[in-house]
Amino acid sequence: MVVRNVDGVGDHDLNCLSIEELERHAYNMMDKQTRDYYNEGADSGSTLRENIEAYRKYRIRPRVLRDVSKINTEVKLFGHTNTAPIGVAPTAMQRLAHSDGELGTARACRNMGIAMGLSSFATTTLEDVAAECAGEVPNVLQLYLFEEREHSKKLIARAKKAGFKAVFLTVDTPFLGRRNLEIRNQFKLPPHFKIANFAEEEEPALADETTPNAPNQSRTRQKAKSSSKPGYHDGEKRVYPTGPITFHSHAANPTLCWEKDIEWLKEECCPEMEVWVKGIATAEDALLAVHHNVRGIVVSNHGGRQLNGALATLDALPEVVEAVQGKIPVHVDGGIRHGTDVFKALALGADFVWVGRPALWGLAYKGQAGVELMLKLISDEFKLCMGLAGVIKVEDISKDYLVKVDRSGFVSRL
Ligand SMILES: Cc1cc2nc3c(=O)[nH]c(=O)nc-3n(C[C@H](O)[C@H](O)[C@H](O)COP(=O)(O)O)c2cc1C
Ligand SMILES: CC(C)CC(=O)C(=O)O
Repeated sequence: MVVRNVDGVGDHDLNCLSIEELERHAYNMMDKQTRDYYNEGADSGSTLRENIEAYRKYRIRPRVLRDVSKINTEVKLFGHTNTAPIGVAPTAMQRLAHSDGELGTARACRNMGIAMGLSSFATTTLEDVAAECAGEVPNVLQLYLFEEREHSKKLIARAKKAGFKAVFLTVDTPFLGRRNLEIRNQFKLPPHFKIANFAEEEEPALADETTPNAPNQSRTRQKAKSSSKPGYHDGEKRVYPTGPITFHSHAANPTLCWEKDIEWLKEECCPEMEVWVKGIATAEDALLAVHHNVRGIVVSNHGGRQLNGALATLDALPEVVEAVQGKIPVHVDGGIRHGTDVFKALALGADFVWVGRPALWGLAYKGQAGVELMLKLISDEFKLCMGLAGVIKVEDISKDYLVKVDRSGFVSRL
């Protein structure tokens, strides 16, 4: 049921008034394999949980008696006006959640004026997604840079042609993290879906596995072949498969490094698309990113799906911001579930945030309409938070509006 709100914030879906409720609805809409794949983190999942809990360590210091009748949540991103400093993070295989898949997410982003990141491992082609947004919102292509550069080269050329504004090179995934539910479920993309951006590259299947994370299974199924093929790294041994494009067969690339790959990528993308790195978590790497002239950083631990035990992204953010000194934009993702989380991340120095799983839950709940609902919930909460904290412009959000509360309840200014 949708009712018109009286507080001026907008319409409400009375069944779903928060991202928490959205998560609960989505839980019941997804089959077990999809739910486990989307929701789990690596190993014990402690980094996934800490990404969320990190936001609870901060409290907001509201200022009052300021005229907050006109609040502007807009920010510029890649030359576009984004209605809030929030984007939808790239997440793979969205058609598992709902038949609307990535097109539903794209339409929702377009309708809401919100940037969208498209995964290399999408179940919809980048051309179809770009056409849906028709240049109205900036689209970012997330890139797994294949060891076999021809695959990546083609993809980058297509992204340029389709009008993507930037590529986010994911740098936290030289190997895939250990996701135990995925392994136990023997996760497979059902045969009626395709990893669409690479569908034409596929060779006749020797193996039908499309699992992103089933190392034991892959080992037994994949056959060694010519060394000119991309492969996955299995300890000391490289395995070169044929068959459908999978993360294991074509994307895991433990050879990636700053000198060789970032320079190459900048040349390939230049000048049409900006090259950013996604998955930075330390000041040292942030400085290297600046040194190599990448255009921006996303502080990310892949939603706790890669290195479990890594620092929560909100806790890693301050050292990255400090190192970068405003030379390039710093974005953050991981664990953002409330408008107040967006406010806190910005107060700690982020320029922009990306949300991952909530978009998947929105898709599972109601397809495109569910993603719109998610974006509306979080954007409305953010706007309300700004107003109640006494801020009317995004650029005025600063650490003056936060305090940190430690485990014993001790409150400190930042
Ligand atoms: C199901 C799923 C698939 C993902 N696929 C990708 C991907 O293909 N490429 C990538 O760089 N990050 C991927 N991510 C990570 C997200 O881009 C983002 O970093 C993360 O979801 C943010 O955390 P959150 O889910 O807590 O918001 C994926 C995350 C999830 C949950
Ligand atoms: C195809 C996968 C490797 C996508 C991904 O990054 C993830 O599942 O976290």
